[in-house]
Amino acid sequence: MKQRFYKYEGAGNDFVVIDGRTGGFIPGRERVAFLCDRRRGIGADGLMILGHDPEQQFRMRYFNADGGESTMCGNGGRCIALFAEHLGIGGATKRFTGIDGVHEARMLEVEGDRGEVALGMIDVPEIDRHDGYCFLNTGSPHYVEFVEDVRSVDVCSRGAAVRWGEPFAAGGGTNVNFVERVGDGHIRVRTFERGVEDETLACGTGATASALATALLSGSPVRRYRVDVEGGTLFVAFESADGSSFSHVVLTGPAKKVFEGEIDLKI
Ligand SMILES: N[C@H](CCC[C@H](N)C(=O)O)C(=O)O
Repeated sequence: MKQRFYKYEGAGNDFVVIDGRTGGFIPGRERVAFLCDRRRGIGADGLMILGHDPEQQFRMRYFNADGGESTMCGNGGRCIALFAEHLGIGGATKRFTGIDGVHEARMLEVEGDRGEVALGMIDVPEIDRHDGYCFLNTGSPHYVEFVEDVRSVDVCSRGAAVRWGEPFAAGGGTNVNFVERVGDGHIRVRTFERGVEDETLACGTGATASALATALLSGSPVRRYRVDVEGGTLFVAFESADGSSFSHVVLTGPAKKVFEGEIDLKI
């Protein structure tokens, strides 16, 4: 069975994207893992399906590279909004349903295969502070640890140890972010992603979590963060009256269509 697919990336976080409106694509775990396999398949950190939605312009389903359906993907949300633009769905502002609720995406700039997209994220009413780290949910669960120099962190081994260790393993695991403060409103982040089981070049919900945790711990009045990640730069803006609960959270950054093609789905 031939399946048409599209490849998008947002700050280096990359995705196979399927137009699921015909309903013909069944996202079995083995099939999704094959499509995301960087040697035997197309290769990606995750896979997204754009589908019909009864109320919004479309629906987003997100699957990690291990084949499992997962929680919200911030870079994926920005990429699927550009995909919707390329399909002629909606206008400069798009509204879609994700697993964590309705999202609004503003197409700040679209030039051919590239775009700059601002994605509304869920509110974050609280951040759990622990000894040595913060834990919060920005649509996906995130552990955030502050370090002197992110470049010196062994992200893969330390990330895996946190992701599979207690207390997180019992609860389905977590994504793991190491954050270096560059300046007021400027951080550098490296992320080990659950379900990719590796460091990714960017993690949108992770960049968001890292900015909000920095705002909480620093007490800074800054409400827009520049987040430098391995794959580029993202921006996180938010409102907060008390510096500990957050609303109007917006993740902004680049999205790009890399290629499209057809693949023979034997499984
Ligand atoms: N791996 C994450 C989902 C994707 C998050 C990331 N790609 C993003 O941009 O937010 C999880 O299973 O919690």
